[in-house]
Amino acid sequence: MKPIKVGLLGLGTVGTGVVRIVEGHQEDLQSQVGLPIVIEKVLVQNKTKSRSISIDPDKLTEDPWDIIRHPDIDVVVEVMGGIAGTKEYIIEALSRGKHVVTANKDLMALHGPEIVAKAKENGCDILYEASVAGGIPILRTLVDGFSSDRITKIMGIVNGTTNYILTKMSQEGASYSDVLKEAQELGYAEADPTSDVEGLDAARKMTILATLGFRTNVSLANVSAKGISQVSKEDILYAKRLGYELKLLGIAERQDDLVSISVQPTMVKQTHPIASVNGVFNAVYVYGDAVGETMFYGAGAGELPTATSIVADLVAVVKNLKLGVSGKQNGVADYKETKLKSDDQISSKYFLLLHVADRAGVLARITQVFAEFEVSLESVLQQPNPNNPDAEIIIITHDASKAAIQKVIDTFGSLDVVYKVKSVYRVEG
Ligand SMILES: NC(=O)C1=CN([C@@H]2O[C@H](COP(=O)(O)OP(=O)(O)OC[C@H]3O[C@@H](n4cnc5c(N)ncnc54)[C@H](OP(=O)(O)O)[C@@H]3O)[C@@H](O)[C@H]2O)C=CC1
Ligand SMILES: N[C@@H](CC=O)C(=O)O
Repeated sequence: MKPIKVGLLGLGTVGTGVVRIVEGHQEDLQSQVGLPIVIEKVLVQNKTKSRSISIDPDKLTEDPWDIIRHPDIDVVVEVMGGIAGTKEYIIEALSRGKHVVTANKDLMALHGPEIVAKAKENGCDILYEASVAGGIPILRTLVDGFSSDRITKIMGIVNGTTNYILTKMSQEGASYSDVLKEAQELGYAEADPTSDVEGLDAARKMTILATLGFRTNVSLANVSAKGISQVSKEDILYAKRLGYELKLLGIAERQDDLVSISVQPTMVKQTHPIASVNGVFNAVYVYGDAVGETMFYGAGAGELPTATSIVADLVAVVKNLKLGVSGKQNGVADYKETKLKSDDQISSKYFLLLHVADRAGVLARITQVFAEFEVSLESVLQQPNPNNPDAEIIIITHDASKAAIQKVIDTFGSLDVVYKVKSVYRVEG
């Protein structure tokens, strides 16, 4: 029985988990595919670095071409991250008839269609389940589980690092920078954590989810992204007092042919199940015309959860090989271009926190601005500002268009009684 030979690009958080699962679950894996799965060679930056697992030093290499050009390697698993080098290695591996499994959302969000086309051209599989929501098998679910339905909305917490930070800030009053450091030490954050905290990692994942879910070619530029670096403890406290939690949500919506995709810190009603998704956990809601609402929950980052998805992809590659159906799947490279909704067509409830003058008639002038742009209000709360002689007004609107809310904010800029638009958040639930 000839084993399946795997070349592993990267032995960091995820790569280490892949080795542990392939070795630890070898018997179960063999019982599913009927062949041993062997890690033949492993690419690292530094062979002399101390590792948390023991690995045969002869298997380590610092030269990617030892793997890409290796005549016996059947599958390349890319878990090193980055774009320039990895794209070249993956394209070359596919050109040489090797199947590829990757966790690299940066690469798949930017170059997915080109890479998938290359895989098809060469009759190879390219699978990337681990690139979105770590251990949750959401990509396979969208492609296979919902193949009979028309998905209208995908909403989720898809970044573990930021959910870990917001949870600790909300539950323990911890400081943003301390918790970010913890998330890095736990292996959740990206090599450059700016992409986590500024919403780019989540935007890349939403690009992939919307592409597969809506069966249309979404590009990263189609996703508007805002992260959590400007979220203050005060905002989190206000959210709680009003019965909400602040979460970094990715939201992709489709109406007829038009889509909108965004990532932003969002006030979620505490009664909505997504409000209680805490720590490194992710959750993805999928709404279908026929199925209605569904929810998928699990660890969104970390060594073993992410490696579970990688090894599941490896098993799929081997099953396809045995059935002789590698690289036969349609998708991504065949999808049509996306048509985006305009800001007039994107609608939701909003939360606004304003610092205003504390005198007669101010509330009337402010509510008049909302009326001018036909934004109706759900609740208004005015109170003295504890730190200043001015007052705070907290407003929650009914559904309003993104364009109308922007006009309201712009108008406040020229209103002498509004000192500052302190915070604006989308509201869900
Ligand atoms: N961490 C997580 O929870 C998740 C990560 N991902 C994705 O998985 C990928 C890997 O992430 P993660 O394991 O956290 O990353 P790490 O930084 O922990 O590991 C990267 C590994 O790749 C090696 N490497 C990096 N650059 C090079 C290079 N130029 N040449 C040779 N080897 C290189 C490093 O070598 P050395 O060990 O010698 O430094 C290291 O072993 C990324 O694309 C990430 O976005 C996806 C889902 C979850
Ligand atoms: N940095 C990412 C890792 C998984 O994709 C996250 O925190 O979610």
